[in-house]
Amino acid sequence: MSIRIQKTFEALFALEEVRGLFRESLPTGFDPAEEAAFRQKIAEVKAILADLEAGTGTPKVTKIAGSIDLRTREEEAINIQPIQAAGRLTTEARKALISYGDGYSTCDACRKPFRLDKISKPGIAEFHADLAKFVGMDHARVVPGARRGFQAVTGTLVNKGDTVIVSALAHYTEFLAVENAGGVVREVPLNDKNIVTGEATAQKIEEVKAETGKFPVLVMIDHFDYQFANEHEIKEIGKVAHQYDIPFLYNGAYTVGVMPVNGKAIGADFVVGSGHKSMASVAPSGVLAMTEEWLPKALRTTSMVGDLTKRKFGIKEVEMLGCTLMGGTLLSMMASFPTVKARTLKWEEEVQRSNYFIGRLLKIAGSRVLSEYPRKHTLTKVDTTGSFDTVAQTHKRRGFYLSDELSSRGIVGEFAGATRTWKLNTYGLSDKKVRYLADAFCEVAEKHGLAVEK
Ligand SMILES: Cc1ncc(COP(=O)(O)O)c(C=O)c1O
Repeated sequence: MSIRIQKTFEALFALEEVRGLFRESLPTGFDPAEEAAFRQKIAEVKAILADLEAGTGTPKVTKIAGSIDLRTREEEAINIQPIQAAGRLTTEARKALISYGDGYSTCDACRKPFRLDKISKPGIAEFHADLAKFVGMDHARVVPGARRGFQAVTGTLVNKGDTVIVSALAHYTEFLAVENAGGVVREVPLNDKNIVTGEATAQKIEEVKAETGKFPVLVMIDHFDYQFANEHEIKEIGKVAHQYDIPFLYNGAYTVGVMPVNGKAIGADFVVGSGHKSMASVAPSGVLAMTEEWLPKALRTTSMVGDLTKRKFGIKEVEMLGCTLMGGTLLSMMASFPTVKARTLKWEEEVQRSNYFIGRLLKIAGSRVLSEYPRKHTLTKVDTTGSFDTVAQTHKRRGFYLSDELSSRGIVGEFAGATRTWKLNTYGLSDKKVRYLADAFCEVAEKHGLAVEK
């Protein structure tokens, strides 16, 4: 690599580190030690740029970086957007993206047997093995989003007219995966606490058998759902599925990458996770993992032979359509993986911060939490009809006054204009930022005449 290109990359990487430090600091401000690190990084970037610009005919890095439409939302603000929180890239992933952003870059060193999960440079094969271990399963494949994991499983197990059990809070992509395979969904109803239980799942299975004469072919349930982020009885459901000898798909879109997940201990046949939702990875990315038993079926290799040419593609896996994530998406997953693995061990702290924030929000008279409480997750659905919405009723900006107030305090990501029921996520915020967030909500409440219990 020429010195110039190498320097350009160095500068871009250093800039990413600066952005990373920036993300940590705003809007609550730097601690002195952080500030020193920040200034040092800036000096490094400047030195590299000066070096580059001193060279003849060197493209200015500032110009290259400047031509990218930088999205500053998460650099400059606390972002409480409900579904982006754990998908935000690490600095390492951002650097990987710069390096591997071009097309098939993962495939530079693809050698026989010509399949993504066999590539050893960069260490994609090893990453697959690590991923399987990470979720307590035997085999893993990367997929373009959790939805493609569902699709691979339904493509394997569901025939026309077959029934699949999902929850009454299932994500739409689960419905589509079943429909795509020609099946039909049957939803397990929620109990009075908005929880899917093992017992209700067993009842639904019996109901399907009584009505159709056939047992469902798959039970697919979310550990935490996307509407309330309530925790469902995943172990009991896994047990029930096995009692009926029905394979169980554990949807970990909101768990894999943020909390420890052990698929086998849960009794899952398949574990699905979402890279862009919970693994600090570029979209679309995700993981499908399975037990040894399912390998020959779900990851069956092609037997197709060209009728004219007699061509065969032997090792390519049908449900994966051969290979899946072939560039920056995969490398971003890999680059974030060490951080992701480590952060799952700190899940309890995340939950504590979530509870701290919701506890403070509930001190604003008229506010309610619609998710189970105390929280077991950082994503929460709240109801502020009795608090912030009472102000919106007469405010000239209606519900947007709350967004205005929040954004002026460096907080973004709430559903703009919504003051009744809405969702937020505190994942990844430091103690300091969560305190700042809670103070900001209380301050806005008091400013608009709402009572706040001290
Ligand atoms: C519970 C749940 N499952 C699955 C998905 C789909 O995930 P992906 O976007 O990775 O396909 C989502 C997306 O929002 C979700 O909330």
